[in-house]
Amino acid sequence: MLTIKQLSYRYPKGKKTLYKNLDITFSPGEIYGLMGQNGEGKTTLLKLVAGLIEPRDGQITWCGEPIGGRHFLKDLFFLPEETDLPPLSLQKYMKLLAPLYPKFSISLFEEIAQKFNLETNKVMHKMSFGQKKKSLIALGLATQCSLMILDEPTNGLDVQSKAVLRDLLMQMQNPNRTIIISTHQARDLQEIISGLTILHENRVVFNHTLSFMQQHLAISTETTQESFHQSQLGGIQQSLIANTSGQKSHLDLEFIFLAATNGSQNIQRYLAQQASQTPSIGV
Ligand SMILES: Nc1ncnc2c1ncn2[C@@H]1O[C@H](COP(=O)(O)OP(=O)(O)OP(=O)(O)O)[C@@H](O)[C@H]1O
Repeated sequence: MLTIKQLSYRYPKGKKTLYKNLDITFSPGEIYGLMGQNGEGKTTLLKLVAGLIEPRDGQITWCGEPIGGRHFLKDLFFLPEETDLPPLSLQKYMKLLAPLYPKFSISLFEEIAQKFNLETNKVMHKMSFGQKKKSLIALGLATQCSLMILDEPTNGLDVQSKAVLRDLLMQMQNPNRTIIISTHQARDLQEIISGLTILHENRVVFNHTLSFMQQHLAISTETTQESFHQSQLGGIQQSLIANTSGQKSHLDLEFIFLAATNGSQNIQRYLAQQASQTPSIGV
């Protein structure tokens, strides 16, 4: 369990505090999609969780212990949005990294590299952007860490590679592992995300499991006054409404993101109310 309590952060020369008393919990077994508009602080939050920068106030704990110790670092994989890679072949780099991670699987690394069509003897700093990203994903997933943090992993990947990544992440999901993925392309990850966390105006405005959302929200093509959000989706006017059918609905995460950040508090109030009535299924 990853727990963030009363977190506040301001960059040393930054003008504003990014979060004010932010409280959030990420549970094991889930794949969380972290969404927020540009500059909302997703990358900063992920860096804080990875221990790369220190909070101004608040605590971040992993399995009840403050983050940062050796034990934590051996069980954390962080995929940054952009990175400089060394002038080493992927194979050589893997051999340097593997001993740092007790659960590293060389066979899993080779399997992933093959699925991504990576040439493991290629020097990493000469790779294309997408090849670099896939190399880091292959290394990261092969660590088999319990906490995996991926900042915009689909950015720069071709269509086939996105499908491979979805498949791999689904395979990596297990009851002991927490995966947090920041993304602007929720539709790339729609099928695998099991929890949605939305940052907006320095706060977490949304943190619910997919199953909870499917139970309590639905998309309707009928015009209604009772909707949380309305907009054109695929050329058709659609409304996000309360799900009263008793059946789990099919949802579009980007549509929910728009509803949660459109300035209206309605959807947040409604879901908070539903969660308080059925605490076992809300995050
Ligand atoms: N090193 C830094 N020094 C000062 N301010 C910074 C620094 N890095 C980021 N910021 C500021 O912090 C805020 C949050 O940035 P961050 O990169 O975390 O946002 P983001 O949600 O990941 O954005 P995007 O979706 O555009 O990637 C922005 O206003 C940004 O300008």
